[in-house]
Amino acid sequence: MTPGSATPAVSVEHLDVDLGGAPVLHDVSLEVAAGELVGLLGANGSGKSTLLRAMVGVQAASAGTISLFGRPVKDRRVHAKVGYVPQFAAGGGSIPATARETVATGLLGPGRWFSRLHDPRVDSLLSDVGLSGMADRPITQMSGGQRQRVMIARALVRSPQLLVLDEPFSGVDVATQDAIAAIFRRLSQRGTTVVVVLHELGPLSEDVRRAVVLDRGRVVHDGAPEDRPLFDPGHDHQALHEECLGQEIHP
Ligand SMILES: Nc1ncnc2c1ncn2[C@@H]1O[C@H](COP(=O)(O)OP(=O)(O)OP(=O)(O)O)[C@@H](O)[C@H]1O
Repeated sequence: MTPGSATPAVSVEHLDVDLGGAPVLHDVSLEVAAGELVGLLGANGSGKSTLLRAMVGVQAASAGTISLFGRPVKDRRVHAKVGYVPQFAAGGGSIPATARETVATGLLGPGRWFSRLHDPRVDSLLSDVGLSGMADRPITQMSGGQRQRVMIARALVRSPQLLVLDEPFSGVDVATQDAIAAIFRRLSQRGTTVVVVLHELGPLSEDVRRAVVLDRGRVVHDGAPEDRPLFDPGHDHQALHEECLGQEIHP
């Protein structure tokens, strides 16, 4: 960074992550400016979720550094600025919390949770994600897509400066995808930084102007989405087809 330039929202430098004794991310460097909307793409297993988990501090790095808003990710002071929706957000597992209760936990202050239950932001966000009629339904009685929407509302309720989302549209119907994409768009236009793992740009295709593509734990593209490799350049598609179909492919 040049002196006097704005502090980036996310700064990942030479990040390595090993899992189960094997390298999963290797020498990943990435800077996201405050207010940017970045799509993170790549084949299954390329390391996208691992990178997001490291970015929000739930996955330890084996080497390298991660800073959010100029502070190390381990610094608890940055956590209040971050909203994170993990992949396949299960929304409380078997705990029979209602949608309203789950979203209100995003406003945690110790001991102040109950009083936040009727915070107007909770109802407003449940309405934004199309669940206003389900506020008092236990999330154990919701579909996967409905739970995903609850967890998106939970991540948004504290108005984070950085929103980190792992496949937020997974399991969500198309109409609701558009509604949620509109929320992300609005937040981005107001200066919220958004880093989102996507398989397809889908409802965000007009909004994502920077795509970072991972391939086997390395960044292989960082730029305009239309210039990204169409498929994993090192992937052996013929071998995969042969394995799946038990036959050779002849072009
Ligand atoms: N706990 C773990 N122990 C060992 N290896 C793991 C562990 N978690 C993930 N991996 C491996 O790390 C690699 C990257 O996984 P990751 O979930 O980050 O990929 P991804 O790009 O998010 O994939 P997908 O698109 O399928 O969600 C994969 O090869 C996966 O098998």
